[in-house]
Amino acid sequence: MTLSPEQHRTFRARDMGAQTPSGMPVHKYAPYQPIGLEDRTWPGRRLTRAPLWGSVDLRDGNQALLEPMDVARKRVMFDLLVSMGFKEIEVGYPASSQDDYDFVRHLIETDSIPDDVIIQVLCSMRTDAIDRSVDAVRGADRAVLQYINPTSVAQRRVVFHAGREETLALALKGTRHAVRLQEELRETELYLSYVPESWSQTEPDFGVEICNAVQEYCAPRTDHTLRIALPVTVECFPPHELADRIEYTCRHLAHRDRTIVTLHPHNDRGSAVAASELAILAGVDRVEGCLFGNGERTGNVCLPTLAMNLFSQGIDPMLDLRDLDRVRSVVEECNQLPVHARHPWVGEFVYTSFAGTHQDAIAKGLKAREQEGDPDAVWDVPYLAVDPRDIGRSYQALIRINTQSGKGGIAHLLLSTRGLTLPRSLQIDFAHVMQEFCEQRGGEVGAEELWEIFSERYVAPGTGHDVGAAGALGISTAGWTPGDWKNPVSRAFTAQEVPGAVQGVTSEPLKGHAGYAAFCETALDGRPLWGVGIDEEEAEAVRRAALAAARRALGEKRAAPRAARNAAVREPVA
Ligand SMILES: CC(=O)SCCNC(=O)CCNC(=O)[C@H](O)C(C)(C)COP(=O)(O)OP(=O)(O)OC[C@H]1O[C@@H](n2cnc3c(N)ncnc32)[C@H](O)[C@@H]1OP(=O)(O)O
Ligand SMILES: CC(C)C(=O)C(=O)O
Repeated sequence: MTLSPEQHRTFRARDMGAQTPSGMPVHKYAPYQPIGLEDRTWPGRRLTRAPLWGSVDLRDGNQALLEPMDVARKRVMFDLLVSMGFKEIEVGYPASSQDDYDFVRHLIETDSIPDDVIIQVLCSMRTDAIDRSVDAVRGADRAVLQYINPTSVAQRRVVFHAGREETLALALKGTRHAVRLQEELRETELYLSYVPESWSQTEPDFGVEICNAVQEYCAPRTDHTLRIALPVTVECFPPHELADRIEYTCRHLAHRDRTIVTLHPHNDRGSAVAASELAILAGVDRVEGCLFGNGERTGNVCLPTLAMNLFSQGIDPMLDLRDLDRVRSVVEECNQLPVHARHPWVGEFVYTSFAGTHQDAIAKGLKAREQEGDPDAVWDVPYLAVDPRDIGRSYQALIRINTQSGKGGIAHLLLSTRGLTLPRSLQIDFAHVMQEFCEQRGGEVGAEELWEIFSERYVAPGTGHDVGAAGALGISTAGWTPGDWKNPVSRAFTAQEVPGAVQGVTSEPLKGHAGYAAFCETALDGRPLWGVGIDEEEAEAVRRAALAAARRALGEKRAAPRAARNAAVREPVA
């Protein structure tokens, strides 16, 4: 079915049952009901500091793996999280498996939890599960018990066959049990964190009611800061709706001032990062997530992405991200899952450009920055949201060459890998060569291959061509003075009857390498021909450039009649 633009404007797919233009069964889905918070204040706020971070890699991330981590892999992940600066780490679900229980015991018994790190465990709202979990953390200095019961309309209906009242009663029963254990536990400071699981699909007023019932019970019984975690167990509305619901909930929490409110966002709609940022504006203090977004289904929110977003705005991310590639490789090893090449901030390609105009702008941006000479100046390089060096990348991989590339990128690569500053018309000449090469061969040309092609064409062209028995064309540098090379080189060309006229010779020190590069431009039948010479001595580099240019000119001249003959042979007979 095709709709006119006018019909499209007024079209309501849901009225049409299964007969939609796309064929998609939209009638099976209902839009979310907005909470409609008219006096919202979060849009006027700005992010100014990092929230508290809670890693759930060893629990939510782990429970989503094909093969959950054993104690050894968990330990590697734990050490990584500590080294990055996480201060709150959920280390497992001790009631779920012996491995999870053993890992918590391992950390405690080997005294492996730094003083400034709090471990957290998760359990369901069952007294046996709470017992086992508290047993697991016995002996740690401090621990958070995150205990949960689902509150969504669907789970109340199909899993628990319970109304609001019974659901609230279950939460209170578990809370009473947890508080009793908290009071009894002498050697460990136990913080309780209540979670209305599937909060994102719970009526907002019931979410508030159940959290407040739990808090009213806990508040008089402890001096500790209270904790509530609000999970977007399934992301089913856009970020601004989440922000409204967070602001509404925070406004109505009975003990907001002494409560750490955590957001635990999943990424079903692909907007967990945006949702978390708006939720922070709307009032959450702490965000739980995983490294590179591992976790159930489409994953938990990616904490390094949130942290890098802050960093790129000049806000301390409160996580050490200076070697993000190392973090990525440890995570890939532990999770046995690859991180996508385009994953924000850390993917293999996120600081790499193949496209000519981008490469050109990046190269110019880096050059301008270098010329300005202030490494601490505010970062403003086109197409690069941060300085790749800040997360441990070099500038070398910024530019890679294929059919989409242009002269600026190619020149940058030769400059950054070989120290060569190509004259503009040589850049143009070589870009044509590379374009043709990439179109014929396909794929990417790496820095090494680029150099080989460049070198074969300009530095040592046609070494098979005999350019004078005296070798080296008889071009001698004796008596030359810098800046006065063009004429002697021209004379040598004429003397040796090398075709073409010398247009110019320049030379420059190599950048970041010892020695000089010289560029000799000749013109043959109106076409520019280049030779490049490289040597520790400037004069010798010039001599080589002239020699290379002469070889190219001779080679071209000799190839021309052959090419003409070949073309004539191919000419169709009339
Ligand atoms: C959104 C989240 O990520 S929540 C965390 C989810 N994580 C996991 O499930 C991994 C760990 N889980 C496990 O190892 C196991 O599921 C266990 C050990 C916890 C429980 O296993 P089992 O007793 O075999 O039950 P099962 O896995 O089928 O769980 C469903 C049962 O738990 C009940 N249940 C589910 N969630 C909760 C909860 N938060 N509190 C109390 N009961 C719950 C269900 O109603 C169902 O009860 P039923 O047996 O009366 O039908
Ligand atoms: C139990 C909570 C924290 C959770 O993992 C979720 O709801 O996704």
